[in-house]
Amino acid sequence: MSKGVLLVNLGSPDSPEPKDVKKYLGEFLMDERVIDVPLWARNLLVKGIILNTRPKASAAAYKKIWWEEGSPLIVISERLKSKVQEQVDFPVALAMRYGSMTIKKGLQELVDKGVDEVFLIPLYPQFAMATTETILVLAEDIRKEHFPDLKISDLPAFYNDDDYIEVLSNSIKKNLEGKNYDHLLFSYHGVPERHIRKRDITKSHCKIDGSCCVIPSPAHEFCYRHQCLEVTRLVAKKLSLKDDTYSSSFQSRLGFDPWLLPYTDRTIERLGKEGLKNMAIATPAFVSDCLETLEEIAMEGEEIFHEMGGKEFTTVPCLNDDEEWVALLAKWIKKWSN
Ligand SMILES: C=CC1=C(C)c2cc3[nH]c(cc4nc(cc5[nH]c(cc1n2)c(C)c5CCC(=O)O)C(CCC(=O)O)=C4C)c(C)c3C=C
Ligand SMILES: [Fe+2]
Ligand SMILES: [Fe+2]
Repeated sequence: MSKGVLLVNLGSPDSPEPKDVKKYLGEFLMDERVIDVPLWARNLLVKGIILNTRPKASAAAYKKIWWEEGSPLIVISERLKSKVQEQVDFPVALAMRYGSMTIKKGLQELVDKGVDEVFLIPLYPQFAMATTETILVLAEDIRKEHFPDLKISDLPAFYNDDDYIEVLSNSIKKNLEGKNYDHLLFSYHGVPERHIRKRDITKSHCKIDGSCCVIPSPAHEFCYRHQCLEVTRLVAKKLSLKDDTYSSSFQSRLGFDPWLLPYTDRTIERLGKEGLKNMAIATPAFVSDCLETLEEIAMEGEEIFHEMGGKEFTTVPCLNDDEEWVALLAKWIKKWSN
């Protein structure tokens, strides 16, 4: 068997122009695991409302963070891929769940190099049906249709892996050295509460208010909320953070459904109102900096904090192409290949 690796991230529009953003959002939001309502309702909501209102504002936000080389998320993922490739002997390819760098092209690239056994790595520490699950389902559909002889195995969510927690903690520590902050906020991408209930394999564990997330349960294998809160708990333990100096929140909500609480923007506002002067913020649901970290957190979040009287607002970069993170991915790949 000839082995290869496929790293898969979310994706970005081809450019920060409204027409490309519209195309990208259309594909993204029509995914039944992202907006999980019946097709007629998704068509109405996405094609009838969101795609007529959001692309202009989203494009303006993308323009603020776009790099000369392209979308930060794509450029960073490409750097990561190149560095991982330097550390392993078999081909490494990169694909995105949405946009032009499709999973089909990524698999084709590996197959063209003679690969018949793929290790697929969704670049998300926590499981969510809107991220990991949609990648795995699509990859399997593509495999069946186009590459029936290909064997694909995948890396499960690694949110509580000791090495991952160590790499993440080291990165947070390194990036906060010499910075002035009295509170560290761990902000995770939000999901509608309904997504969590839907993936409760016990059908009875999830209480949504969070009380369930600290009670051991098989449901946690697919509970995004539990997995986020675990990352916070484990990093806080590793960094010996005192109880009242850190918290977790959820960002980037869309639409009118209830999403996971507490919301990041309201949390920043509250912390500022309560008199906090200096805060730091880490975003461990993302392994690469992107629109949601560079614009929503580093720009909008900082603005909210300053409006509330806050002073220093320090954002911790995502793991991106950090050497320890690259080495850890290479370690997992080597373990799989043996
Ligand atoms: C119902 C909508 C959405 C769900 C559910 C959702 C889950 C989810 N998303 C990420 C990671 C990223 N999302 C990003 C952008 C983004 N996300 C949504 C909507 C949902 N996400 C939208 C509409 C957008 C586009 C931007 C906008 O218009 O505001 C990105 C950034 C992409 C980039 O190009 O930089 C990431 C990354 C996770 C991890 C997640 C669930 C756990
Ligand atoms: Fe998102
Ligand atoms: Fe829970």
